This record gives sequence, structure tokens and C-alpha cells, in this order.
Amino acid sequence: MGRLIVIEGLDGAGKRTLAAGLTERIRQGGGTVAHAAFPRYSADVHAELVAEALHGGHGDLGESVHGMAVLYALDRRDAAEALRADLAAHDVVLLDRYVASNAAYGAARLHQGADGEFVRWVRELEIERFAVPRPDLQLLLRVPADVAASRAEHRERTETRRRDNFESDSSLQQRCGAVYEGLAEIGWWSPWRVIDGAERPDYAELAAEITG
Ligand SMILES: Nc1ncnc2c1ncn2[C@@H]1O[C@H](COP(=O)(O)OP(=O)(O)O)[C@@H](O)[C@H]1O
Ligand SMILES: Cc1cn([C@H]2C[C@H](O)[C@@H](COP(=O)(O)OP(=O)(O)O)O2)c(=O)[nH]c1=O
Repeated sequence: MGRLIVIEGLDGAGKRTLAAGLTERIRQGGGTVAHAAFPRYSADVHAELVAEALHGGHGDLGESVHGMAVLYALDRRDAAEALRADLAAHDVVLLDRYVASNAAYGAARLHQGADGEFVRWVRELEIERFAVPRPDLQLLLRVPADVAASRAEHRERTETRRRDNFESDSSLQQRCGAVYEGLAEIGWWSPWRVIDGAERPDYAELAAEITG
């Protein structure tokens, strides 16, 4: 059985870069890695609706914190079977965002903390009701919100990818960072490890920790 490792953090924190670096390092060491990123925009109709709502589609859907969170959750529910198959076939399954993203962004939008009603609701929906696979470890890539924002801005200029309405909201990103800190502190759903994302992470050390 492989280990389920989740990378969490703000938009522009460096999650995709870390996932690529870790994947390469684990493969160099002879391990096998499956990789997925949520939302699965090109693979799931719920994620497709998320993307449309994030860019102003579907009337007031994007304004509904719970409505959006249900769509993100359904994307993961539909991925659960494939995740279990990947866990059976690989040493490591590496996820770029997972359930904690729903908890952190929703709570931040509602001005709640890691111990608030929204985080409890996400637990009831995704963990208890949908029973998606539990991570072995959640990595919080910690960077100050202004650093994450400037990286995301830079990426927007150098790649085709455009930031959505939430990604451009700096006070939301600040609050979201605080909820993530709270989730990591209480060890929400699994053990967490906080990584300093201001520097280039030590891929070799992390890969060794992940593969045990
Ligand atoms: N440790 C780092 N130091 C400096 N820049 C970084 C670092 N990690 C990622 N970046 C850059 O920041 C931008 C956002 O990184 P990315 O991995 O796409 O973030 P995320 O997936 O968290 O949104 C990219 O242009 C990437 O090259
Ligand atoms: C996966 C997930 C993301 N989100 C938020 C975080 C981001 O602001 C937004 C989009 O996710 P993101 O990973 O930034 O996708 P991309 O960079 O490819 O657009 O959705 C949730 O609120 N809940 C979730 O379950």
C-alpha cells in the first residue's frame, strides 16, 4: 500500500513546483509515484463547473461558499476509486490540494478559524460521508501571502494561466494562510509537516521522510 501525501498552501506558494521536484527525487530513488491535482478541471464535470463559476459563470453560484465546496467535494468523491487504485499500485500518491483546501478556503471566506463550524461541516461531508482516502501526511507549504501573490502574479505574466477572483483577493489569502496554520497545529485529519516555502525546499530530505 502506497503512502498518500498531500501538498497544501496558498495560490502561488509553490505546490506544483514542489510536487514536480518531489516526484523526480522519489523516482530517482527507485520509488513509483502517481500524481494528481485538485480540482481536476479537465477530468470531472464538477471541477469544470467550479472553473466556470470562479470566472463569473452560473449566476450566483460562485458567491455560495457551501455550494462551491460541494462541487470541489464531489470532484474528490468521484476521484476516490482511482486514488485507491493508485495507492495499491504505487509507493507514493502525491496530491496537489485535497480536502484541507476546501476547509481552509471556505473558512477563510466565512471569516472562521480552523476550529469553526465550516471546517466541521467539511469533515462531516468529505471525511465521514464521502469517506475519501485519508492522507498519511499533509505538507503545508508556508509562505507569506504577499510572496505567494507575487509568485502567482509572475506566473500569470509568464504563462497563459490567469488568476481567478479569489486568487487576486489578498485579504482572503491572508486569512486562508491563518486557517492552514490552525489546521496544521491541531493535526487536522492526519499528521502535518510545515515546510518553509520562502526557500527552495530540500527535496532529498523530504523525499526520504515521505518514503520512510
Ligand atoms: N521556492 C521557490 N522560490 C521561488 N519561486 C518559486 C518557488 N517555488 C515556486 N516558485 C515559482 O512561483 C510560481 C508559482 O509556483 P507554483 O508551483 O505554480 O505554485 P502553486 O502550485 O502553489 O500555485 C511559479 O512561477 C514558480 O516557478
Ligand atoms: C481543491 C480546492 C480548491 N479550492 C480553491 C483554492 C483556489 O483558490 C481555487 C482553485 O484551485 P487551484 O489549485 O488554485 O487551481 P488552479 O491554480 O489550477 O486554478 O480553488 C477550494 O476552495 N476547495 C478545494 O477543495
